[in-house]
Amino acid sequence: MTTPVLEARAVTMRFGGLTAVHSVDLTVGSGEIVGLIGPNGAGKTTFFNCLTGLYIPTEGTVTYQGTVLPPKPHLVTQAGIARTFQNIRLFANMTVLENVLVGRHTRTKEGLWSALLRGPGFKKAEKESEARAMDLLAFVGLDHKRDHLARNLPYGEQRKLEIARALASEPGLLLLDEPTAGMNPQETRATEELVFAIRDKGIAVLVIEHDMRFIFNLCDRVAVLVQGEKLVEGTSDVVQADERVIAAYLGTPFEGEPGEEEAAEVAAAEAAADAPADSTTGSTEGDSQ
Ligand SMILES: Nc1ncnc2c1ncn2[C@@H]1O[C@H](COP(=O)(O)OP(=O)(O)OP(=O)(O)O)[C@@H](O)[C@H]1O
Repeated sequence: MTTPVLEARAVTMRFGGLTAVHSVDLTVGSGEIVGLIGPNGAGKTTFFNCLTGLYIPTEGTVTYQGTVLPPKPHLVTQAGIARTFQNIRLFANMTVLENVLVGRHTRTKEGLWSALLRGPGFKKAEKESEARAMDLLAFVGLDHKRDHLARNLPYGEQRKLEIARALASEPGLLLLDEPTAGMNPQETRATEELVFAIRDKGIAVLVIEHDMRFIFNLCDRVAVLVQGEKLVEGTSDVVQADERVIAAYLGTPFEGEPGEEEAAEVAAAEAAADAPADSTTGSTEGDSQ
């Protein structure tokens, strides 16, 4: 692995009696794309929330570039971690460009309120920020929509805008929570290319996704969470072939019956295909009467 950017050590998150994440270790190296997969309710988003300061882990530490992160979202962003959310969180009534400009507030002196209220300090820094925001919009392919309201963008473009806004904070690590949810295959493919391009900019990526093809095409390494615990971690090939992963997703297969049933169905289909043509015709005629 390359130099670690993010190191989560023995991260545990309990909600009352429920342990949503149990003693999870995960490292993301510079230049890496790491996938986090697992069935519904496995604890993936809770783990992301622990990494980004939304939750204070019950136990464990999260280190970014060698420094333990304070559990406060804005300090985590300032340190260099940006994220997108499973449910898109854009400023719906602001323009595409304004959404990205707000994302830059951690990197400008003027701060969030000045950006929102458009105070004098904001206006001064606006030109420079705008140029940077337009670069990002061009990068995700939305520069032609700069003045559209975020809420009027098609779903796939809203996801792209969220990524552009996250990149505006100039992160060293980007966390993506289900970036292709609700996308068609072409949009998913484009997102794959976008994530590769982000990595090529020198930004490490940690991504949660249910689309296995997307994950296994994209990731250098994949970690599998099941019931809050890390079950397996490895390259795509290793994880795809792991029987515990297959069982976690598909359930343990029943012995005997289903196999026999399938074999009987195949035999019946083969028998029908082999049957003489006139008997098939006869049955069709019979059916139509
Ligand atoms: N704020 C909370 N309070 C109580 N329980 C929570 C809270 N957040 C998550 N949980 C519980 O923790 C467990 C893990 O949920 P989480 O959303 O992290 O799973 P997930 O792997 O991201 O699932 P999905 O793939 O469906 O998004 C679930 O049982 C969930 O109900």
